[in-house]
Amino acid sequence: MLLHFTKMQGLGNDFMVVDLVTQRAHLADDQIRQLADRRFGIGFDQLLVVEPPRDPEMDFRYRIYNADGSEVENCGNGARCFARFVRDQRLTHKREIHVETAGGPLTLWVEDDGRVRVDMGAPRFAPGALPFDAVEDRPLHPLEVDGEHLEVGVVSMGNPHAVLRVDDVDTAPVERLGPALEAHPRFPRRVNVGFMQVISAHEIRLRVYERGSGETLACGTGACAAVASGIRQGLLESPVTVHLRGGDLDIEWAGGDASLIMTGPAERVFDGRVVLN
Ligand SMILES: N[C@H](CCC[C@H](N)C(=O)O)C(=O)O
Repeated sequence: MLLHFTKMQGLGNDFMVVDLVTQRAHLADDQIRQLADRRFGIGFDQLLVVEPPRDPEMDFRYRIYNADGSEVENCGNGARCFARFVRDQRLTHKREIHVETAGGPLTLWVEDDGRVRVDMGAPRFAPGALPFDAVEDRPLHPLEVDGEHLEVGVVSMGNPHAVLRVDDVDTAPVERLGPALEAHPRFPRRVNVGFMQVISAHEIRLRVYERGSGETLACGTGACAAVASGIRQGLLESPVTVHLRGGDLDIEWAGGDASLIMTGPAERVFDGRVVLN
C-alpha cells in the first residue's frame, strides 16, 4: 500500500508525520525501524501517528515512536509539529488544539507567527515517575557510570529524563555518557540524557542524547526537564531560553504543580508517499 506522510522538523529534531485519521494503515515495529533509516527508508528521529481521539472531548490522539521502534509517552518538538500538521492538512481549523498522548493530555496553541505554544504539564521529580531506582526524591542523585561518579537530576515529562550539568556542552562527553546513561540499570525503561551548561539564571545551552534515537539537534521534553531541574536546584529562574544545537526554545515554569509552557517553531519540509509491504 502507499502511505502518504509529511516530513517536519522542530529545531532540527525531525519527524515523519502520518495522518491515520483519513488513511488506514498499521505500522509494525520493524517497518518503523526501516522507515527511520535514511538509506532504507525516510529517516527521522521520531514517527508521529495522528489518529481520532478516544475521548470525544479531545480533538486528536497522537502516538510517538522512536527510531528504534519504541513507543514513548511525550515529545515536545513533535507536539508542535503535530499541531502545525493537523492545521496544514485541514484536519482542524482550531488554533487551540487538545490532544491525547500516551503521557496524558496536552493543549497546544498555534500562534500568528507560526510558532506553537504547548502546555507540557507539570514536571514530576519522584523517582517512581520515570521510573528511576532510588529511595528518595532529591534535586540531585549520585550515580556511578563506568566507574565515574555523577550527580544527575531526574525528571519525568511523561517520558524519563536525566539531566547532567556540564561546564561546556561543546566538550561534554555526550557520545560516551549518553549511551551509558540511556541504558543504565537504574532506569528500567531507559532514559533521555540532557547535558546542561548554565549561562545565566535565564539562559542555558543543552545537548540531548535521546532514548531510542541517539543525539538529536533538539529535544523539547529534554529542554523542559533541564529547566525544571535547574530551577529546582536554584540555578535557574523562569523564563529560561534554552539554546539547543538546532535553535532556541523559550520555557516558562512557575514551579510546583504548575505546567511548563514551551514555545517554539514547527516547520514542514516535504510531503511524500512511501510503499508499505
Ligand atoms: N524529541 C522529543 C523527545 C522524544 C523522547 C523520546 N526519545 C523518548 O524516548 O522519550 C522531544 O522533542 O521532546
